[in-house]
Amino acid sequence: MKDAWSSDEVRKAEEPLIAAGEPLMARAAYALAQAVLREVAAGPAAGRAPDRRAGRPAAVRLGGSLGSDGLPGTARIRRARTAGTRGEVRGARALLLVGPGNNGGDTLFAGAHLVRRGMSVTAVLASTRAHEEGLAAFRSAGGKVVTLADIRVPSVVQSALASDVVLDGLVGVGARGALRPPAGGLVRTLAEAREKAGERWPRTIAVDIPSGIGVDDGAVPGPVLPADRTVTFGALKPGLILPPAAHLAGEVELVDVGFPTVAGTTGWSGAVWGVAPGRHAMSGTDPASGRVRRMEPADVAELWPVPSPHDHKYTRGVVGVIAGTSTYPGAAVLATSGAVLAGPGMVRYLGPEAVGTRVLLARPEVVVAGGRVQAWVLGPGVPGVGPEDGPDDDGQARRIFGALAAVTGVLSEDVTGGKMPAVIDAGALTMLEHRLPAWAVLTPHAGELAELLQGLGHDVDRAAVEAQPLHWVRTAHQATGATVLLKGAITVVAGPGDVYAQADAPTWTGTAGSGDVLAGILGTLLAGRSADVVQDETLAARLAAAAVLVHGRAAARASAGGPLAALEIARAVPAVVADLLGA
Ligand SMILES: NC(=O)C1=CN([C@@H]2O[C@H](COP(=O)(O)OP(=O)(O)OC[C@H]3O[C@@H](n4cnc5c(N)ncnc54)[C@H](OP(=O)(O)O)[C@@H]3O)[C@@H](O)[C@H]2O)[C@@H](O)CC1
Ligand SMILES: [K+]
Repeated sequence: MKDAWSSDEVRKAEEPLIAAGEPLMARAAYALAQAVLREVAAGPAAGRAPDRRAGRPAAVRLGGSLGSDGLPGTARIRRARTAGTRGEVRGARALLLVGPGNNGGDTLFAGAHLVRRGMSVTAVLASTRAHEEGLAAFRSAGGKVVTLADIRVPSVVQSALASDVVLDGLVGVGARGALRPPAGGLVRTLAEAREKAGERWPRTIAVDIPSGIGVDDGAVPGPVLPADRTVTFGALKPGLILPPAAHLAGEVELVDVGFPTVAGTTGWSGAVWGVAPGRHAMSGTDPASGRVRRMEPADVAELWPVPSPHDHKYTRGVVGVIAGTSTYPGAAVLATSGAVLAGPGMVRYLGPEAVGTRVLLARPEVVVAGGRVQAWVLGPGVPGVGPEDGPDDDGQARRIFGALAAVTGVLSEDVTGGKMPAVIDAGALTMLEHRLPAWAVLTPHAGELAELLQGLGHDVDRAAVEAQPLHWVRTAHQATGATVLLKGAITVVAGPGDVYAQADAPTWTGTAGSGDVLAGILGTLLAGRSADVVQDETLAARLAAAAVLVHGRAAARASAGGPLAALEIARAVPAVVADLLGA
């Protein structure tokens, strides 16, 4: 599990360390300087964001734990020095954008290291204040200092274009809201210049976070200079893994500066969770902490319902799928395929006969008949219900209303049973009449979430959801009671427990039918863990994040760097699950 700590949590973690005299800033600055040296040594030929070129999401990687000498990631850095000196560091130029706080302090101390390694380094102070010791260290190392007030923004653009690397040290976790002037204007102009310059723009490294992103919510309230790499200290921050801000961070490198990671060692209530290798990560957080998590393969392997020798098809979980109409039969094939290939005991399909026949042609394992199920998949390929009569739905809405009654516990004469988990997708999202339990998982994309929220009285459109996904996913969870999974290049899941932000899929995954397959995979997970899901109301979100990870990895396998068709995602699921379980 990768955990991103809110700015409050970071503060609480650093306070006792600073009080104990731990040299956090020295560690941060040293690691930052090493990252810059590696970047410069690799040279421009290293290219930009290779992960994104291949359609893959940018990586978050760990920068290594403290070495025996107390410096971060020393062994790895030594390797990089001896192995990766394709370019020349001596004489290379760095431009530092320096704000008034400790983020600027990190940047100035790192600048001093760079000067001592023979680089020509200029610091632009964007504020009338600057970190005093950092500034003194930078000056005494021989760095050049200018103030924004003196040289003005166009000169900064020229300096940037003449540099090999730009460090964005304007603000870090102490910032609130959009960047204010003059830093805001500077960053806006630099971001425009970067856009225009394309490959001529120097490598940009963000210090702790790209300045101007919402540290805790991943929003982008104003101008931000997109980074090729973010070197972040102590812990990931939510804005580095949440959309849309995460797309501005480039590759994220986490540097261990010595944060405690074992329960009880920091004196704040609740446990502390680690992210650095060798410091074990545990599960579960206090939802009020603002922490956001990213599930990894080992976490999914722990959750996956693997059959025991005593299991049979009914104990392993039966998924009931109500999807597709004669106009949209494909969704039924895709959702049932996703469900079957994720490994349930059985999949039942309910729908018009003609669609059932097509489902059977694609997946003869499916039982096209009613009966007991342990989880529902409701709505893929079914039109929504609105004030006017919609297109003919072949009775699917009626079937979905019946299943929803079982999920919400509002039972009718012909629907009986206990608590029932469900995936509620597409058209079924328009059929919600009652407050839902957490084991109902809504799976909208941004447009569908906006419509759902409008129906609940919120003034929001698709663009607003895309601008603040975390906020709106949380709002939808609170308003409906359900666990909410917002599909996107980075998928956000919120329920009664932790929030998850998953970036597992190549960009090719946004294709028709891909969401139907996801609904099927999640249906199988909910059916396989049906009894647990209705006991532990935080489990649905974890299973939803797990389904997103498996779906994303299956898409990556199906894509192999190129386009993909949704059914191929389903076909890749068994091999992905085998890999996860065997790892
Ligand atoms: N965690 C760790 O392990 C370590 C953390 N460390 C580092 O400390 C950083 C946090 O430092 P920090 O607390 O000094 O705050 P920081 O982010 O520099 O900015 C505060 C200044 O910005 C200003 N400002 C605020 N909002 C603004 C806006 N919208 N637009 C413009 N300006 C705005 C605000 O001004 P004011 O509101 O006071 O006028 C204030 O002066 C952290 O990110 C990391 O880099 C390392 O050194 C050690 C290891
Ligand atoms: K920054």
